[in-house]
Parts: sequence; structure tokens; C-alpha cells
Amino acid sequence: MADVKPKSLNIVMFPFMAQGHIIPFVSLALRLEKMIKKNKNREDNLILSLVNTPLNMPKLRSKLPPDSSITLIELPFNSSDHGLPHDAENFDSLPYSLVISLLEASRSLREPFRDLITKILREGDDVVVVGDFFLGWIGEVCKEVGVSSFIFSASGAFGLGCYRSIWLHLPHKETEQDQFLLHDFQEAGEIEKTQLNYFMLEADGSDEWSVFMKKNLPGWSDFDGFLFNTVEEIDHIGLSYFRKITGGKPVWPVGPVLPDAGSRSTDEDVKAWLDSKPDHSVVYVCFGSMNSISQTHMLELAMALESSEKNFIWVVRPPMGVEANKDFDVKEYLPEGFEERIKKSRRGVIVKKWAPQVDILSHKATCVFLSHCGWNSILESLSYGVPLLGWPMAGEQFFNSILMEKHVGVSVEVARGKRCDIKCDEIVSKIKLVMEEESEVGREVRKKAKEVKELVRRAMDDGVNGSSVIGLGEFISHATVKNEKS
Ligand SMILES: O=c1ccn([C@@H]2O[C@H](COP(=O)(O)OP(=O)(O)O[C@H]3O[C@H](CO)[C@@H](O)[C@H](O)[C@H]3O)[C@@H](O)[C@H]2O)c(=O)[nH]1
Repeated sequence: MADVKPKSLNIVMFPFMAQGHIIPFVSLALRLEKMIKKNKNREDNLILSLVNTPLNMPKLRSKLPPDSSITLIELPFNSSDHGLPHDAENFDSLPYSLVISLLEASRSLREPFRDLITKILREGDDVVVVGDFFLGWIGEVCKEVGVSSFIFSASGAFGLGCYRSIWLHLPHKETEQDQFLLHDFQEAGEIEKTQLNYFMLEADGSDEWSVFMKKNLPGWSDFDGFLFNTVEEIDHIGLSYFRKITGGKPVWPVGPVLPDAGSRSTDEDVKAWLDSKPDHSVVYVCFGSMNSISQTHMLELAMALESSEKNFIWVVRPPMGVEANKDFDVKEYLPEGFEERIKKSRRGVIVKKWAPQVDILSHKATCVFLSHCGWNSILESLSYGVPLLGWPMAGEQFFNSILMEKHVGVSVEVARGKRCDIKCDEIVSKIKLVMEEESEVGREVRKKAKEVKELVRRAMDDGVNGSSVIGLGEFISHATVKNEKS
């Protein structure tokens, strides 16, 4: 009799094509791999894979350690078929104005993805899919072929809840009040009109963003539940919202899942510079993997960093309106002589485009993070007890900023949006407010950030069965029990 291949369970994970989504998906996959390896019985019949488009394969591969058995699966995609620039398969290589075109183009992955899942099922294996909230069609595909699917949200629940509610209740342009409560998420508190990103504010139901959201958001109800890269203890308002709207489906906090410090190519110059600085003396400035500020804002920020007299690391990307992929000389966008002066005084380091962020945040010299409030940046900062100076710019970042400032108490907002009128002096005073010993506000947020660091660590601590460890355990049981029954 021929040997019958034992049935395996494939956990197929599909992040949207953006660094802010790929990074946490890889971290989640690695965390799951670790848990599975610990449980010898499950090791043989569980297969973890990450799906993406051709040009994102190297990005995924570079984040996996050599001994990982996670497999990568490529789906066909050609950006020029969708009116996008050649080779633009990730938000990080697009200007913000074209982000919506990549979101729309990603819908073409539906059929190849369906074929992939059908092929795995035909080979006799079971499948559970973990998909991205921007790939809302995944839930429907999974229902059609009869497999379970879960959203893994790279954003926090509070931020994503506000984002969802705002897109579902358009328009906002005509709203007369400067502040308003969200239609189905009043627990979030008052939202100011200035906290809606440009596309939300302009949306009238017929623009590209509204059209995409109208197709994408209803798809979330086809999934069997949600995993959030978040922590119950800091994000319970948002998690409660998702528990309410999903009507009893599981909503598990499983974070923070983060890349390990030192796991990427550490920049030796940055490290040596940080080593030479006193503890808690450095402002780290970075606006994530896809956002830029305007040329005017760059000049104000440069002057502020120089006149604050604080040590700083600033990750500089080309200003808004300049092609993101273009090679550039930072001198083009900074005040005359700025780079030379800070090099000579050794007071600052300018990193072009991409810095080893987790290494910087985990270094004892770092005091505060001036951030656009992308959720990964927030989680990374909190995990190392670093308070925030918020400058939200796009997406759900405004709501992340509210959560951090008003509910968690670890952030002070510096500026709001890409078009705000922020001047050098205001930036300097906010930097001092958070960093200086005499500042009461500063003492409070720094103390709170240390407390939150412990809370966040506990959530992921196997030893104390932290809230996120429980969430992950429940997800694995859910996935594998279903498999055993089928
Ligand atoms: O120089 C850099 C810049 C970024 N990063 C990493 O890139 C990720 C950036 O993620 P995030 O802070 O979330 O910012 P975005 O790339 O802007 O993320 C997008 O995705 C997030 C998760 O959904 C959303 O919260 C944001 O609003 C959205 O812009 C983090 O892991 C950073 O450590 C680096 O390592 N070095």
C-alpha cells in the first residue's frame, strides 16, 4: 500500500505590500514558528508561509533568520499593468498620492491567491489564512473555498476603529463642528476635524479613496476574527469596539510582535555615535517608511534640532512631492552648512532614508522619539520605554496620537498633518518640554513610558501568561482544533 502523506495545516499569511505591514507580519510569523517549535507534536504538521508579490520577496527574505522554515510564496504582479511606475510594488517606493493606486491594484491578486489556496487544498492539506485589512477580499475568497481566515492588523485597535468608523460615515467635509463624536465609536471620545487625514476630509463617496474603502471595509465581516498587534492593557477601548462590531467573533491582542534589536544590519556609525552620548540625551526623529514632510517643514525642523542644543538622529527622506525612490543629497533639502556644523560638533547624525530604528530605540542614550505615530513605531518606542513627540501625518496616525497622549499618557503632540503651520520655536519648546529635567510634563511622560514598557513586556511574557501570550495561544488552538475536526 502506498504511504499516505500526513495532513498538514498551512498557516498562510498575506501582508499588504508596505513595510509597516510586512515587518509585523514577519515578526508574527517568527513568533508563531517559535511557539510551534516549542510544541514538538505540532512541529511536523504545521507549515507557515508568507505570500507577496515578486519585488517584495527580497524584503521578506532579508527579515527571516537563516534557520527559519517559513516559506515564501510569490504571486504574479506587475505594477506597470496598473498604471503604476515600473517596479513600484511597495508603498515605500511611491509618493503618497499613488498609494491609493497600489491599494486598488492589489485587488488583482485575488484570483492568483484563490488558485494558491485551492492548490494547497487539492494536495490534501488544510489551510488557515491570516490576511491584511487592506486585502479585505481575502475573507470572501476563503469562505468560497471553505477555509478559515483572520485579519492580522498591523495597526492598533483604537486607531483602526476610528479609521473604519470615519470611512463608513462619510462625508466629513461639511461637518460644521470642529470636534465631533464618531457615529458608532463614541467611546473614542471627541475627534477634531484637523485629525482627519486629507483624503478622509475631502472624501465624498465618489473619489478613489471612498470607492476603495466601500469595497474593502465590508469584506472584513467575511473573516472569522481579528488578531491585533497590540496590548489589551493599553488598547482596550479599541479592542472592545471590534468585539462589539464583530458580534462575538474572536478579537485577540497578540502584540507587540516586533523585530528583535540587533537583528538587522546595525549601522556601526550610528551605534558608535550613540555609545558616545550620555544616557537619555538623544531625540530620534523618523516618520516611518512612507511619509515625508514638506521642504518648509524640513527647514523648520532642522533649525529646531540645531537650536534645541539636544543630541539627535534624524532619518531624512526626500520632501513631499519629490520622487521617493530618487537618490538624493541631504544637503539639497537642509539649511546651508547644517550638515557640516552638526558633523563637526558631533551633536547630530543624519541618516538617509532608513535607520536601524529598533536598535536606536533600544539604546540607553535615546530619550524621546519624534514620530509620525505609525503603529509599529509606537509599539517599538513603548517596548523600550521611550516617550513620544507626536507629529501624525496620514492614515490612522492622528488617532494613534490621541491614544498615546490622552489615554496612555506617554506622548505630547508637536504638530498635526502635512500642511500645518509649525515653526522652529514651537518644535524646540516641545522637545524641551519632554526632555528637560525641570519639566513636570516631561517627568510625567518619561515615568509613564517606563511603566508602560513593563506592562507591554508582561503582555508578551510566557512566564506570567501575559494577555498577548493568551491571545496567541487561543489563535493557535482555534486554528489547529478546527484542523483536527476537518
Ligand atoms: O528608517 C526607518 C524607518 C522605518 N523603519 C521601520 O519601519 C516600520 C515603520 O512602521 P510604522 O511606524 O507603522 O510606519 P509606516 O511605515 O508609516 O506604517 C504604515 O502602517 C502602519 C501599520 O498599519 C500604520 O500605523 C501607519 O499609519 C502606516 O503609514 C517600523 O517597524 C520601523 O522600525 C526602520 O526600521 N527604519
